[in-house]
Amino acid sequence: MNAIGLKPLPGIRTMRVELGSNSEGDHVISLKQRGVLRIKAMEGSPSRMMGPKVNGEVETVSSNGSFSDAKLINGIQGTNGKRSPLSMVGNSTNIKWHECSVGKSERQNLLNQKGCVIWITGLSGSGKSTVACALSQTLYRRGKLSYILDGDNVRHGLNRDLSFKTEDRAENIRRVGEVAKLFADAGVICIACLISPFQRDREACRAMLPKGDFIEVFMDVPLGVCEARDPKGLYKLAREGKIKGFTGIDDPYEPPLDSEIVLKCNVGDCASPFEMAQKVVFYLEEKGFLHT
Ligand SMILES: Nc1ncnc2c1ncn2[C@@H]1O[C@H](COP(=O)(O)OS(=O)(=O)O)[C@@H](OP(=O)(O)O)[C@H]1O
Ligand SMILES: Nc1ncnc2c1ncn2[C@@H]1O[C@H](COP(=O)(O)OP(=O)(O)O)[C@@H](O)[C@H]1O
Repeated sequence: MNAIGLKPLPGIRTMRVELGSNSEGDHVISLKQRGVLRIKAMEGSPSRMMGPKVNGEVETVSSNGSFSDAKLINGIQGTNGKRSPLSMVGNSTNIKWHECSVGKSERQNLLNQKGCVIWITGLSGSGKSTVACALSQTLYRRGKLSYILDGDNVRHGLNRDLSFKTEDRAENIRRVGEVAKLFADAGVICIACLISPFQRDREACRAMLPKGDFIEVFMDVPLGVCEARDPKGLYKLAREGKIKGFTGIDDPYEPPLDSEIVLKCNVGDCASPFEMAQKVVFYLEEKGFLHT
């Protein structure tokens, strides 16, 4: 453990410092104020702390002598004594990420669970909403907080401007993916159930989350079974040509090839929604999502 003799920063007990340009996720340093600042977790790091400048700003210097950015995540930001840079993201210019000391792990500790996204994909009528609801009920009974983002429901509000054209489906899924990511960051088990017919759109959502936190559930139900159920009468309308571009009829569905969980259902051989939900719960238990 390295120690550096520095002026204490008034009113700050614990700080986390992230290295910028030459850091990766595991180069996060914790600093504690005990009269001096101590570097708690820098072993093996290519960088070392040089000391704070005014107002709690810090400089970092890498072992080869070059400076890198540093950011204090307790409301004080510093970049080698200069202001940290503004970003351009999409069409937004001059924006800056703002961190808060109450983070994902604090929220997860509060809830005694780990945030994640359970992404249920499948044809219309395959049972996505029913399983999502059974899962949410099962988790609720176990004292676990979940929230369902149902494609149909989200299209009543956030995504009411979107149609079923390929590019609108992609935008629908992207937005739900982003919202699901926020729920997971809040520590919630977010259950997103959308047809999400295209592999690339689902993969884009997977890529938004930390590895392992996106759990794809494929409702592997033949079109014939879905069409026989036809709870909303939409397949009938699609067959009559009254709905154009209906998934499975005249619009494609790309089945996932490597889902974490497959819930299979055939004619006369279908587990109950609660049995299906239980399979997901087992997965969550096994992967440690139901505790912190
Ligand atoms: N053209 C077309 N194709 C597919 N589905 C259609 C269409 N038009 C309306 N619906 C109804 O919309 C629900 C699917 O919305 P999603 O947001 O999940 O679709 S997608 O992921 O953007 O493809 C879907 O609900 P579910 O049956 O719950 O899947 C349908 O009821
Ligand atoms: N495991 C199941 N076994 C039998 N019927 C089911 C099962 N899951 C759902 N259903 C029925 O299938 C129909 C479609 O389910 P739904 O959840 O609305 O599908 P989706 O959300 O994929 O469109 C509903 O009538 C529902 O009661």
